[in-house]
Amino acid sequence: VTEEDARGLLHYRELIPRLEEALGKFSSRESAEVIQPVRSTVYCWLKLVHFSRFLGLMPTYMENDGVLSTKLVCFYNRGAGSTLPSVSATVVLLDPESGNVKAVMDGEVITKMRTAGASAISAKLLMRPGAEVLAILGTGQQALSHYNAFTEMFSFKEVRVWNHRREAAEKFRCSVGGPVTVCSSVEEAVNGADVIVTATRSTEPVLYGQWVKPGAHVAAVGACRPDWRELDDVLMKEAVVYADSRDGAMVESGDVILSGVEVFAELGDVINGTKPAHREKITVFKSLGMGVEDAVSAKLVYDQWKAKTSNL
Ligand SMILES: NC(=O)C1=CN([C@@H]2O[C@H](COP(=O)(O)OP(=O)(O)OC[C@H]3O[C@@H](n4cnc5c(N)ncnc54)[C@H](O)[C@@H]3O)[C@@H](O)[C@H]2O)C=CC1
Ligand SMILES: O=C([O-])C1=[NH+]CCC1
Repeated sequence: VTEEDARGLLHYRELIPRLEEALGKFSSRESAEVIQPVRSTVYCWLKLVHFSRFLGLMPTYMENDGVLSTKLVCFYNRGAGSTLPSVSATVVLLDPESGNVKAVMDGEVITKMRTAGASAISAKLLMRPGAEVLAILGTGQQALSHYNAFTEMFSFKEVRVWNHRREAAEKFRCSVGGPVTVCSSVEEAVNGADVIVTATRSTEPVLYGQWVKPGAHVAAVGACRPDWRELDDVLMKEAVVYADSRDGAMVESGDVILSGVEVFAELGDVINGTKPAHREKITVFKSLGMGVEDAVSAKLVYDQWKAKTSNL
């Protein structure tokens, strides 16, 4: 199933409810609902030098949904000159009865859309009512999918973007459909913002607590290794911290591990009503990405692809 197929078959209005259901099932910790270990990761060293490159393996089994899958995802921090994507991914969908491969599908569209979909769910649950200003830090693939999901789901009065290379932010502004304000600094972009998405390849903090307004919601998408940061300690300590997976965050998130904060709840706990949504406080949703999100997205793509191709 190609990238083009997946792009034509995945839509936020169908995907987001499935993701919400899957996150709730994950946090219920019932084994028939979801078996999904923390991603297994190997760094791809080069001549014994440690570069920011890794391969992640993300197996998932959802007995009640009849889904068995794994994603193979490579994150390569290639630098500004490269035309190749930072994330390349393939999802393998298997038949849970026989163990046979049912489909091998592009995982890049799935990764972009399910990540933005999970962040949109976090905003729906954790941002203050009447949120008006969205700020997006980074202008790559995730920034674009977050722009698309957030502008489709919510009605912000202003969308601001910032990139460490201003020309990339200008390019982003020209490529999207709606109005976008390009900002010269992170501080300018997040000043008074109600919702902030951090989607950079940075390994050092880019967002500082002193700039974030009380009650703002931060969807933190980057910094997916234990020694990488996007958020500073002040922000992490002031915020109520939610994660997609508590176990994942304790193993993979530099922002959580190095700041020493506790994950207050998983997003699924809020969905299940077992933990409260502290909309009145600064909230951080630390997203690492989960196999269960890929599994339900892949099933959605596959079922529609099968229906379409069997009609040919
Ligand atoms: N939470 C999740 O489920 C997922 C997280 N990610 C993470 O999201 C982040 C963004 O991924 P993509 O959009 O695919 O990458 P990308 O390469 O398309 O975009 C990265 C953006 O970060 C900017 N950037 C690079 N170095 C920077 C620095 N030192 N400081 C500030 N900005 C910098 C780039 O100019 C670019 O705008 C990555 O950290 C990736 O690991 C990616 C997929 C899923
Ligand atoms: O969940 C995912 O696919 C990824 N998380 C970080 C890089 C890729």
